Amino acid sequence: MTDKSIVVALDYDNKADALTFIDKLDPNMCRLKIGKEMFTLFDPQLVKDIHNRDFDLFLDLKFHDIPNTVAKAVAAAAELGVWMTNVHASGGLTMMQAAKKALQPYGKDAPLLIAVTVLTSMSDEDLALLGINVPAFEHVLRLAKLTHQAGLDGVVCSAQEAKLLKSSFGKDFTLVTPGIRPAGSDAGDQHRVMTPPQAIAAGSDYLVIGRPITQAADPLAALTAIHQSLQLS
Ligand SMILES: O=C(O)c1cc(=O)[nH]c(=O)n1[C@@H]1O[C@H](COP(=O)(O)O)[C@@H](O)[C@H]1O
Repeated sequence: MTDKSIVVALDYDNKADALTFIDKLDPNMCRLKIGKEMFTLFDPQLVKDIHNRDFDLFLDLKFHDIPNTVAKAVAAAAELGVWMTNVHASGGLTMMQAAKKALQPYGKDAPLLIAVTVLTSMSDEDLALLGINVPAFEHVLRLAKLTHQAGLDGVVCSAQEAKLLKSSFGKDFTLVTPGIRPAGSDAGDQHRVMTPPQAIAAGSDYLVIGRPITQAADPLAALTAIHQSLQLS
């Protein structure tokens, strides 16, 4: 685990508020993530604003489309110089292979490419409504196997599946886990949750944490408390 195993999910609808918060952070304390809301509102200029502040950025746009479209979208993310980007594993093997191939020209400067398995907001019951009649961890394992076969760097999963995936695919298969909730905090729409120390103990490489930090009365204090719970500071 490094100091930068925490990835703060910046789901702000106001750019000035987001930048005010970022300016209180040290790039050695955490990495940052922007997703569909902020990218749609503030376009690639926001990526530049964050890079100018020296943070590693996870561009979380969860691409899911035909292989040609996803390949071009992933290459566009590489052009922005982001640290990590993602696709949905349920887009299938061919789509993931096309995405991986699109990053070859970028060599060691390519972003880490990971695939979302089963969203952490989903329960076994939600999967059953989609006709997937297995426990979430089984479907996660199935999608992670496909991701591994496609040669991607790892997956987004819940920390509840981290131990199983590390033992199945080895330590170099990167596990990015949202659905992180410090003890006593509100789960909100997340279903498959774990606390930060539990997630690290289970084998998560990166903990994606949004509202428990950004919606706290003092976001910097909330981040510092999480660091302390992991004995990082
Ligand atoms: O790919 C993601 O980052 C992601 C995948 C997933 O399965 N679950 C999930 O919550 N996320 C993202 O992780 C962040 C979690 O935020 P909080 O629930 O506020 O901590 C959000 O920005 C989600 O879009």
